[in-house]
Amino acid sequence: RWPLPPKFGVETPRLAELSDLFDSGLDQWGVDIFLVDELACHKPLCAVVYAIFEKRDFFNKFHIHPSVLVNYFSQVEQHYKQENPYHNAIHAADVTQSTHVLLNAPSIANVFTELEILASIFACAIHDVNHPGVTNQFLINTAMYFVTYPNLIPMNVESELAIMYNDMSVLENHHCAVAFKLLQEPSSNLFASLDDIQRRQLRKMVIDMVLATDMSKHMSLLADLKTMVETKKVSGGCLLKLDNYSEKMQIMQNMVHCADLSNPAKPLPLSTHWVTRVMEEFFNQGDREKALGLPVSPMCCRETANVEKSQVSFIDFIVHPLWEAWTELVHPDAEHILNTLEQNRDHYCELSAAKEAESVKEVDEEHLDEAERQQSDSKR
Ligand SMILES: COc1ccccc1COc1cc(C2=NN(C3CCCCCC3)C(=O)C2(C)C)ccc1OC
Ligand SMILES: [Zn+2]
Repeated sequence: RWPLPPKFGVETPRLAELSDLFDSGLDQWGVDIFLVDELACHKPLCAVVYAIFEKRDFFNKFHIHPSVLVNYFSQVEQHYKQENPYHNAIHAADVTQSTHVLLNAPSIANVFTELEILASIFACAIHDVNHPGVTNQFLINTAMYFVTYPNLIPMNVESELAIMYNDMSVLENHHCAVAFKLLQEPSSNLFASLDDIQRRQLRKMVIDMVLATDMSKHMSLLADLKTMVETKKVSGGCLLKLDNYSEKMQIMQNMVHCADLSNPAKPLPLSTHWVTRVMEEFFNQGDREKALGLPVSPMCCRETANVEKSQVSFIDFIVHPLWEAWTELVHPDAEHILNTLEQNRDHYCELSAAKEAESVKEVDEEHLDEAERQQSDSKR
């Protein structure tokens, strides 16, 4: 009934290069998602989702017309703020493609139903939609701000978000609500051909996965994953006979969370590019906190932040423990990812030590100059 949309849903003069990049890289860990962004004329999310749906034959399996997919994900892509250095559509495309690769691990083949795979890919694509480029903590801190300073016009509609969601997973609730709101457009009804049960199941799975990307849930999510890995080891290691929804959802939540925290586990040039972007976004937040007279979050201060140290602690305390557990769960399919993470960690550590040595050298030189000045003074 509808005309076919352009391939991958994007009008680009570089379609052949984009197509080749997907042929060789869509299933690869470490595809250059920034090149995808360039070749897809800055619609990386549409392009990646279209390519994955085609590769997984979702258009036929779920009777989705390509133009409905393009209508919906063009809307979603437009609702990602491209002025965000980090939380933009490239990040969404990155997490979606990363999860697509994780789902291909042989050790979890046949664990998930097609509907669960569809829900996981969809959840990644929309997981940060309309992100305002500030943390939950910032939104919570500013929620009461305009109560105390009523004459200060609310600089941003975002402060309404914490009011709306009562400080509970504010961003993550917002991402879900925006994504499902956009589904109500008649031309974007992606799941029209699913039956009622499937639509309800998909909605619940997507909400459960997106709400689990809230970093404040990280420790409990990881603890549950470790417990599951332990029991799996006990049950003779045969893969994941997941007999109930909650166990299966735990795996899906951790898989999406791993993809969301996969920047340090990607080839170094990609990893350092993401670090530059996330620092920029945190520093922008620090600038706004300073302007509002709010306490500046430690890693958001341009003057004092130590990029390499932040990265090493982020890896040591958050990213490595998570990927260690995931690697054990899907052993041996993620070994190369964990190795890349450990190599990158050592790289940032060396950078940090070199920076430390450099600053110590500068201090010594200053002391030396001072001593020489005093010496020459005392001679006169
Ligand atoms: C605490 O680490 C950092 C501090 C300042 C600059 C960089 C880092 C490390 O590098 C990254 C960090 C994140 C994130 N960190 N966090 C939170 C922030 C709040 C405090 C502690 C919990 C972690 C996030 O929610 C996301 C996932 C956006 C994402 C990509 C990163 O590198 C590519
Ligand atoms: Zn994210």
